[in-house]
Formats: sequence, C-alpha cells, structure tokens
Amino acid sequence: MSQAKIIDGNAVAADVRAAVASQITILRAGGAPLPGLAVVLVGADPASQVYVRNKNKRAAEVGINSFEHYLPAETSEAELLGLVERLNLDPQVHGILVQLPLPAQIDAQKILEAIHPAKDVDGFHPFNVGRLVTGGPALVPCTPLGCLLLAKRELGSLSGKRAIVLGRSNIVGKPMAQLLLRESATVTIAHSRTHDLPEECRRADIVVAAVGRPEMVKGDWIKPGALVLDVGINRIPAAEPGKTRLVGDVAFAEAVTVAGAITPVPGGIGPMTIAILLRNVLEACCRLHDLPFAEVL
Ligand SMILES: Nc1nc(=O)c2c([nH]1)NC[C@@H]1CN(c3ccc(C(=O)N[C@@H](CCC(=O)O)C(=O)O)cc3)C=[N+]21
Repeated sequence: MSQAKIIDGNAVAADVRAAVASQITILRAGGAPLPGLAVVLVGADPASQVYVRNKNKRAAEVGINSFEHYLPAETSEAELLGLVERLNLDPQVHGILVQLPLPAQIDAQKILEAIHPAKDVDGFHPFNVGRLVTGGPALVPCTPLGCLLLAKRELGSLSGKRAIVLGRSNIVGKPMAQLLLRESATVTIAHSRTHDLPEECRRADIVVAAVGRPEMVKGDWIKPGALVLDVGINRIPAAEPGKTRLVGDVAFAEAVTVAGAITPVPGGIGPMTIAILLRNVLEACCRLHDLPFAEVL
C-alpha cells in the first residue's frame, strides 16, 4: 500500500501571499495606491462568515485595504445594486466580492453582472467568463485558479494529461475545466447524470472534486499515482455527539493510499482560494492603474 504526498495548501497559500505582499510593497514604494477590496455579505450564511473572517485577516497582512459591507438578510435587489454601483465608482476599491449564496429575493446573476468587470475579483461576470473561454486577459475565479496553481506545481506541464472535473458549477467546475483546457489537458466534465462515474474517474491523471457531497469519491475511483484536488468543504456530524467536522468530496483515508498526491480538507484548496483572491485584487489594481503585474509563483 502506497501513501500519497499530502499537499500543504496552507504552505503554498503562504507563498502566494508573500509574493503578493512583496509586489504590493514595491508598487507602494513607487507611489502606487493601496489596493482595496470590498466584500459584501448579505445575511448570515455560516460558510461565508468563516470565509470573510479569514479573508480580512489575510488582506491586512499583505497590505490590502478591506471594506466590509454587512447587509441584513431582507436587503432588496435594488439596494444591493445601489451599493455595487457605488463600489464600481469608488477609486479606493479595486476588487468587489459579493458573497454567494444571496437571499432568494435577490437575483444573483443580475448582481454579478452589475459588478464592473475590471473589479470582478471573483471572475464571475460574463465578460470575464467569456475572456477565459476565448483566451483573452481575464480575472479568473479564485478556487479553480488555486487548483491550477497546485496542479502545475505538482506536475509541471499539464499538456496531454487526462483531467476530470467532477461538478459543473459556474464558480468551480466550468472555469476549472477551461483552465485545464488552456493548459492543453484532455478534460472531462462529469456531473450527476454521468454514466459510470467511477470508471470515468479511474482514467484521469488529475481529479478535481467539486460536487459538494461528503466523501463521495472513493479510493478505488482513483488511478494509482493520480493527482487529487478536493474542493469540497462539507460539515458533517463528528463521532462526538453534538460536534461537527469538515470533510471534502473525497474519501481521504482511502484515496491517500492510491493517489500520487492529494489535497486535505481543511488545509488544502480553502486557503488557496483566499490567497488567490488577494492575487486577483492586486491584478485588478495593477490593471486599473496601468501598473505592471507579475504572476505569483
Ligand atoms: N462570491 C463568493 N466567492 C467565494 O469564493 C465564496 C463565496 N462567495 N461564498 C462562500 C464560499 C466559501 N468559500 C471558502 C473559501 C475558503 C475557505 C477556507 O479557507 N477554508 C479553510 C478552513 C475552513 C474551516 O476551518 O471552516 C480550509 O479549507 O482549510 C472556506 C470557504 C469561498 N466562497
């Protein structure tokens, strides 16, 4: 029985943040403005609260100014559109992130399309989605870009590799597939209607699991030596009554005996998502001010 390399997402994320921080220091010394990120949270989704807390701390550490907007769950679509419009016009704000999910009375797609594409650090605006697909310069969604960075660090070139993306969401699955395609991987997008998912999975050199189902991907779905990137963050009841624990979309204990390398949950893709968000704020700030941006890592 083998044992995969366990990828330390916290360590790679720290490297990304250090690269972002040093670029900001250099730009600031040259008179550049302080990069600013506005985060809008409507209501009190627990996952989003964790994310916002971590993000605030990390933004401050690298020299990014953050502006928090906590709005009540009853906020109307018109009110939120008004705030987005103000942030679009605010010269201190270079990145705008509206936390998803949004309450039912708000059309999320309408909000995402109201964010100025140059400030769209989530990469969710159709302008950036289109640019990603057609190969132009784009702000790219944080989680998929973090996965890509880890994959390239592990494997070097992805050219000709077989990759499978489990999940077809607009925020992870679809952009992930596009990024892998851009690197010349042979990409399969699998989803709830896919026939014989285990067999599809076993063909892949790279597995990205983003389905939101705790420990769905079993050890015998993994090709020996494959790279496994687990995007899932699922809170499930722990052995101890009343407690919960975090698990991914991959049955880690099984997969770790088959894979070549694997990301854990927590401590894998999650911290990378936040580090890449900071990278995207820096990129947005550089492009808005016509300053040079150097790729991190
Ligand atoms: N517009 C928008 N963009 C997002 O990127 C977005 C969003 N909305 N809504 C909520 C989800 C959730 N999300 C997380 C990112 C990092 C961790 C993270 O850092 N996780 C740590 C710790 C988790 C823990 O201990 O609870 C880890 O995996 O090690 C978690 C969750 C971004 N999201």
